Amino acid sequence: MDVYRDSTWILEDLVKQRNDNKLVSGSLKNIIISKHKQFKLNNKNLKNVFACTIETYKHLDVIDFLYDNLENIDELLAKLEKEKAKKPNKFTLYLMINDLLFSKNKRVQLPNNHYLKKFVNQLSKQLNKNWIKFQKINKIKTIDEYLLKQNGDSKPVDQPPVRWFRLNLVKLVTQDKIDYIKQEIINNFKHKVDSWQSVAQNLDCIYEDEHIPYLFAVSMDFKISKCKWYKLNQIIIQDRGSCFPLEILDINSDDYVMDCCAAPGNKTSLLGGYIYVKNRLETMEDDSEEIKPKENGNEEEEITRVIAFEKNDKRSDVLNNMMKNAGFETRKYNPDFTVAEQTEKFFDEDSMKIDIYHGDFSTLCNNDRNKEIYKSKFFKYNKAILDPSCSGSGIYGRASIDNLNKVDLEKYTAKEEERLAKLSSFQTSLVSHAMKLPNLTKLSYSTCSVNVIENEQVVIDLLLKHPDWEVIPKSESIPTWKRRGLDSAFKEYISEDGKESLLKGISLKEINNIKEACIRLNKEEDGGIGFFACGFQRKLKTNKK
Ligand SMILES: C[S@@+](CC[C@H](N)C(=O)[O-])C[C@H]1O[C@@H](n2cnc3c(N)ncnc32)[C@H](O)[C@@H]1O
Repeated sequence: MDVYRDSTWILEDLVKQRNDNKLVSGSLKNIIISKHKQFKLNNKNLKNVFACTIETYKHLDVIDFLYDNLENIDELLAKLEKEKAKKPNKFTLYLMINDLLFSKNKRVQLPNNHYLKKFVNQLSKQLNKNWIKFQKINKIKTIDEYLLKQNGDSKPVDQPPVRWFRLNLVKLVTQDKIDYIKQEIINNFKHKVDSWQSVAQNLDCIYEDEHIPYLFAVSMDFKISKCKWYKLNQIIIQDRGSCFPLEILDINSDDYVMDCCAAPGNKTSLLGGYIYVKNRLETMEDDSEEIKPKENGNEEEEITRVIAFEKNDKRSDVLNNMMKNAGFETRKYNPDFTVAEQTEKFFDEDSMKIDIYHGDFSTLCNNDRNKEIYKSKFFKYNKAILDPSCSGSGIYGRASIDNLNKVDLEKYTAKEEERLAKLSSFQTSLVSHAMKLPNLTKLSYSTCSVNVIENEQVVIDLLLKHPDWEVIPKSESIPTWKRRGLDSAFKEYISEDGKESLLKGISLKEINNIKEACIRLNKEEDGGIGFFACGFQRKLKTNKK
C-alpha cells in the first residue's frame, strides 16, 4: 500500500499544479524525486513510486474518461465509506485503475483480500467497457497509440533513439587492456555497424562513434547496467553531446584543467581519463612504460591536474563518489578552499587525482584573499570546462512536463522567456568570470539546451565583453561535425542586405567564423540529447600556450 500512498501524494500535487497553471521546470523524474523528499515519503519505494506515478500521470485524461463514465461510482463509494468509515482518495483509485488496465501484469499491487483491490476489481468490467468506448471514439487500438497521437511524435515515450556509453580509461590504463576490453565489447554483438541509426532498431548491433574516441551506441533495449563492464566501472554511460566539450579543448597530458560546474561529473571523469591515460599513452615512446601521473616537483601542497567545482552541497558529494567509483583518488575542499576530507595530506604518488571544490566557482579570485589563494593554488590551470546549469530543453523526459506547462500558453511563454533570460545572463556571467582568470588560455562553453538565448547569444555576448578572447575556429573544433551554429541566431547581427556586420568590433567574416565554431547536436536527429558547445581561446598576443 506504501507505493500507492506515496504515489497519491505526488500525483495529487502534480495535478493541482496543472490545474493552477503553475509552472514547473525540470524533468518529470526529477520533480517526482524532489516531491518524494519534500513529502518525506518512504524512500525504499522510490523506483516503484516513480513508475506508478509517471505512468498514471501520462494516462490521466484516459483514466479521467474511464472513471467519469462509471455508472454507479458515487453509490459504490458511499457504500465503501459506510463499511470502512473512510473514503478512498480518487487519485489512489486512478493509480490502481492504471495498474489494472495498462500495467504489464494488469493487476493492482495489493494482496487479494485488500478491500481496495476488491473495490477496484469489481469496477473492472465497467472500466474495460469504457476503455473500448474510448478506443472507438479516438480511433486507437492501444494506449501507446493514443499517446503517440497526442504527442504528434513518432515514439510513444520521450526517450533517446540509442544508448551511448564510453570506455572508462582510468580503469583500463594500458593500451593492451583498452584494446582488449574494446574488442570484447564489440564481439558481444553480432554486427559492428557504421551508423548509430543502424543500431537504433537492432539489439545485436554496436556502433563506434566517428567523432569521439571509445564512445559506442547500442539499441535502447540493450541493458548496459547489467553488463559486467558496467559493474566493474570499465564503461560509463554518457550521451554523445556531453563528450564534445572535451574534444574541443584538445586536452594534452601536461594541461591543468578546471571543470567549473562539475556535478554529477561525467565530463570530469572523461577529462581525467584524457589527462591521466589517453594523452599519456599517445605520447609514450615505449608501450610497456608504466603510466604514472606527472610529478609536480616539491611544491608543499601538490597541485592536481584536474579540479572540479560544484556549489551544491549534495551534488558535490555525488561528484566525489562518482569520481571515486570511476577510479580516481579525490580530495575534497570546503567553500573557503580549505581541505574538508582527507585521509592523508598527500595523494598516493601513482594515483589519478582530482581535487573537488565544494563551492561557487565565481568566488575564485573575486577578492584580495581569494586572489592570493588563486596565486598559490590555481595559477597553473590553463584550460576550463564551463557547463553551467541551463534550461535542459535538449534533454529527454521533459515531454510530459512541457505539456503540463503549456496548459496556459500565454502565461507559459511570458514566464519561460523571463526564466531563459535569467539563465542566459547567469551563464554569461560565469563564463565571463573564467575569462578574467589570468592564466586560462582555452575554455569550452556548453549546455544541454536548444535555445539560442542560452547558446549562440551567450557566445556573442561574451565576445563583445571580452575582446581579448576569440572562438576556437571550426578547423580545431571537431571539423568533421557538420551541424554548426544556427543561421537564424546570427541574422540580427547582420545588415538586411547581408553585406555588413552590425556588431561593433566584429566583422562579417568573423560572424561567419563564430557561427561555424559553434557546435549543435539536435535532439534525436543526432542520436541523443540536444546539445550546444563552443570553444574559446585567448587571443595570441596574450596566449601563453
Ligand atoms: C549542467 S550541470 C553540470 C553537468 C556536468 N558538467 C556533467 O557533465 O556531469 C551544472 C552544475 O553546475 C553547478 N553550478 C551552478 N553554478 C555553479 C557555480 N557558480 N559554481 C559551481 N558550480 C555551479 C550546478 O549545481 C550543477 O550541478
